[in-house]
Amino acid sequence: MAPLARLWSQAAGVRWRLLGAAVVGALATGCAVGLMATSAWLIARAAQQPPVLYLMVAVVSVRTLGIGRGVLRYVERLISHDAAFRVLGGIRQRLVAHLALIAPAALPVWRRGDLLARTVDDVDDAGDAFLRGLLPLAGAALVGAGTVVLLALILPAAGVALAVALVVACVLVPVLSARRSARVEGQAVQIRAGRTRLVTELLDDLPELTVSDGLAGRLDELDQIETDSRRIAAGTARAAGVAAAVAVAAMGAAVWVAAWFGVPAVAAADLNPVLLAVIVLTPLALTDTVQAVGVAAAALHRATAALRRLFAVMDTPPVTAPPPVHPRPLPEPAAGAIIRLRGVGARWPGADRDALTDIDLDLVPGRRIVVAGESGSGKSTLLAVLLGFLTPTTGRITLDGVDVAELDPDQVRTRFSWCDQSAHLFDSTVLENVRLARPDADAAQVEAALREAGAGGWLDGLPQGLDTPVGEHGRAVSGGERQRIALARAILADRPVLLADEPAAHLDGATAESVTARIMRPDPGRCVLLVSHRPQDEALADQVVRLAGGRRVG
Ligand SMILES: Nc1ncnc2c1ncn2[C@@H]1O[C@H](COP(=O)(O)OP(=O)(O)OP(=O)(O)O)[C@@H](O)[C@H]1O
Repeated sequence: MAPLARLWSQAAGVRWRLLGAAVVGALATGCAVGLMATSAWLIARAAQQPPVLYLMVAVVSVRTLGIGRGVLRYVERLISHDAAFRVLGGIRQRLVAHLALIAPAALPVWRRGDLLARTVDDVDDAGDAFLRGLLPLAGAALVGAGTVVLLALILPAAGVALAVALVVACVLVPVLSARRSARVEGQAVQIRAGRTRLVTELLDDLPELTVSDGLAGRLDELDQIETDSRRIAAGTARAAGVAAAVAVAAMGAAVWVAAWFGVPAVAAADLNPVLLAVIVLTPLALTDTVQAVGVAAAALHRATAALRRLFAVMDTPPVTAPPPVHPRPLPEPAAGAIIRLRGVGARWPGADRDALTDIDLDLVPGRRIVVAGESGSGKSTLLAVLLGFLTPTTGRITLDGVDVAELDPDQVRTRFSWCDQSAHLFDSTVLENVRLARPDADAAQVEAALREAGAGGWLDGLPQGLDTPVGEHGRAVSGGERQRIALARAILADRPVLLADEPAAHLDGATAESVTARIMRPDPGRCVLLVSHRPQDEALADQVVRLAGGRRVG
């Protein structure tokens, strides 16, 4: 489906608002035209010095139309922005929800800055399709047609002249420049996305780029983007200038033609001289409206380019099956969760072979399992499958006897806590970073979890204690402290199954030992599955699962 048609289909809930905004916008523009026509009549009639009472209706009309123009424009802005922001909110929500579905496999395809540009700038541009595109076009069409009819009723030649001028400025020029405008606006969207991507990467990787002497190259790249951006902006401004000039020239021509036919008509007593002022001056009131049509065409081209980029993300198939429409309730056994994998196979999208094949595994309360295997043997894929980030291609996973395919994946995930080798820390305090695992936990519970994770000494040395900021991406904490925060999260979450993916990978010997020992501490109510490259961890396990090439070999 064409991007704009698809946008319209997504605006189902606000179509009446948009139509209302179009009508109110047209009335506001109509007031401007009516104001010009009435003023022209008033000035011309007043020049004939009639009794003042003859002018009173026109005087009141001028006032009413003047006030009405402002009030109606304000109402139109309110309705149209409300409708557009509702549509944009919905698109952003669907976009982020879809990103969450495709994140485990597809996110590396798009750079972070590019996704930022899509989620922020492209969505805004999509909204301009309504605010600067379709609504001004609808207003111009309605008021233009109305004004042509008005002038044609007074003097047919003036109506025809205005109709021709409107077709030239509002149809012919945009159609002739459509191809170029689409190309330029598409380039503008790409350049802006490139700039956001580069600046995000620059800010993220500044220390590495500075040390590796890569900064100058990136700055040159940014410079080139700015040059391209200026070139595009100049081209867009030129096109807008030409469109504005054509609008003024077309309306000016309509004025001259009206005068050309109107003056002889007055001389021949076929036309009231007061109405001559009306047909000559009224087209001028349409100049702004006609100029807005040029801007609207460009806005629609830009919105189309932005929508293509948005739909490219939203059309990427997720790596997980859609959740069941009517999920079964989660079983609540008193003894803890029992998860069984039978013949499970999984393949990442785009891969030419399975990352897991025919895996049988039981996660039962109290069992501590170490998953070992060489790099690329499928250990992290096994965790991704368990967490519902990748749907198995074969086999079956059950949770307390129920196939997980029949359960809500978000509910299934409430059975797991997760301790990753590079846990993400948010730019907030230690307290909030740990509390992420259980938002209703109080400070005392967070502190207890941190102490249990072995971070008590570190915490005591922090002047601000739990309220210490960890910095962006946790830059203000060391690798060991980061892992202890991750472990504290898992402890605080207190879920029946703890999944840990090489939690000791970046730690020194002593810290690695203590973090791993806490994870593998016997607990009859909890199952632990630890992915590890460290042979000594196998001694702490009840069961060692060995993977090679995605298969169990032990
Ligand atoms: N997100 C992904 N998209 C596509 N392929 C992936 C993805 N993650 C892993 N793979 C592929 O799946 C296979 C198994 O990778 P996995 O990360 O599970 O191995 P691993 O045993 O955890 O390795 P390591 O010990 O190095 O972490 C590899 O061939 C890898 O390239």
